Amino acid sequence: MATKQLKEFTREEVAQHNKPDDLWIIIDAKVYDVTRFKNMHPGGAFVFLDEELMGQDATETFYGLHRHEVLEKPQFIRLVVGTIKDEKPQIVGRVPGALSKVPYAEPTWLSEGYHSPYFTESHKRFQKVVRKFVDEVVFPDAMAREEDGKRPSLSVIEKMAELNIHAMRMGPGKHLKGLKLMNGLITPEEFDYFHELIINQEFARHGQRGYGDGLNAGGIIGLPPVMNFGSPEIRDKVVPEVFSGKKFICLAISEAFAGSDVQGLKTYAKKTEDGKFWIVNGTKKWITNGTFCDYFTVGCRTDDGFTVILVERGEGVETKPIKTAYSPTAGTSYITFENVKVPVENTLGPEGGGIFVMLSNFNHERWMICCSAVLAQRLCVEECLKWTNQRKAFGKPLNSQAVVRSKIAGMIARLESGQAWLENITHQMNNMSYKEQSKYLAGPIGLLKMYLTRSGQDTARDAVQIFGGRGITRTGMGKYIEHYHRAAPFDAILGGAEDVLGDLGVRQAIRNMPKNARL
Ligand code: HEM
Repeated sequence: MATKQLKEFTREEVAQHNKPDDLWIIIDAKVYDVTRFKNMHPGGAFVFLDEELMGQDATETFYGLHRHEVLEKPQFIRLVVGTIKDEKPQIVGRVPGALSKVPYAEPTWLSEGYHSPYFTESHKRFQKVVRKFVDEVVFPDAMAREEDGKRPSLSVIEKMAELNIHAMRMGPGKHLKGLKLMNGLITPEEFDYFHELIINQEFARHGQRGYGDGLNAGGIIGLPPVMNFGSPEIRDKVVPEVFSGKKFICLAISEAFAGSDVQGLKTYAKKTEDGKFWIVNGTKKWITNGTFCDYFTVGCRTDDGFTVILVERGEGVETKPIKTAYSPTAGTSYITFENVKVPVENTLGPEGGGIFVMLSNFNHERWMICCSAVLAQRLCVEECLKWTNQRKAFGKPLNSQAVVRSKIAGMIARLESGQAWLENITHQMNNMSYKEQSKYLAGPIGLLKMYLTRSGQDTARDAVQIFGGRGITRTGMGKYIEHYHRAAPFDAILGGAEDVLGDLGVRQAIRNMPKNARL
């Protein structure tokens, strides 16, 4: 498409257009004719009818009230009639794939002048491609779906499948064997937990927590029991279906009656007399992706105790949406199973051994939540640094107030300590067998998650104070902060409640106390 050749004006020429029926303003060296637009302006026409604004430079005023993305919308680009002679626009919007230059907006390993003991050239190459994919494919869909409340578009799921991102989100392992990862950018053998950390963090950069969960979060926790405990027949059918984005799976454990207290669960699976089928009856609540899943990895009480069974959507399975604080894009559901007949071959792991099946994936799930929880804090810091720099109060930028700087100092310290601990744990994961990870990392991962969700909620609260009314408004300047403040408690609940996880970490430490330790 040919770009419109823009005329050049001097500031004096623009100043002639200073009347309500001939009204121009300058924003970042671009000249806008707002004569007709002022009557449609969401902030009202009145704001334009200011002697100090008509025909003048409104850059500072504009950025105190709007996000830059407003000017990137086609209906507003059309208002541009020219540029200022010998001046160039300075403000850049979101460039797909680019790194932010705002301090602390990127982890140190991606920041100019810093070093990392963990990340290699392979990780750097990988990060670039994932960021571009998220910016170009995921970000626009996240914004649109948060707006209309629909599940993530299948076109995004399919594009992720083409690059084998669904498979990579299950972590390194033999399930990657033979797959072409990111169009062959890295080999399955090369893929490690730092690559996965990159996916988890880059995929959280759109800041839409509900959409993030809608994008197969159910699969990440629902598929591992199939991969690790399903019969070869079940595995060979279900795993490729989910990796290719053709089918969806979720984990269905919690109920209105009980969550972590599996003894209190009521969903019951009873074998038919011939022993060939389970008959499943019961309900499940808060099941992420449940509204659109084809398969459900269900925790059931059985005669032998607690058993995990793979249930396929069909007769007797009903799902309905639950309205949560984040958004319907996550597909959070209430599920009823009524006399659902399931072949016994769908049992995942030993009968009565369901606890072990469930526990086996907890560390990975919690670590994954840690990755995105840190990133969410990082976005928050970037938003606060930008806002306090461009917004003026009492004639000075907000960041000239010590109380504001003190809040940001706390945010940065919490964020960077969280990222550093996360990278350390990720390094341990890369160097430990699965068994060692369970032994040495369950406690630290629990403590890290507790730390990140507590500090995340502190950061969300401080950010709302910094943004004021905008921090509690769903559109405009504070929209990411409003969303984060609303969604931060999810991380503190999903995958294990904050206090329970902190306690787990300390109990593990107590268990490992040397017998002869004394003050
Ligand atoms: C080309 C120029 C402008 C465009 C395209 C524009 C567009 C918009 C839009 C889309 C909104 C809705 C809120 C949002 O999405 O952020 C808005 C709100 C607003 N605008 Fe503008 N605007 C322009 C210039 C200005 C100027 C120069 C002023 C100030 C004198 C102004 C004052 C406001 C105010 C006070 C609001 C309400 C903000 C709020 O609710 O927090 N606008 N504008």
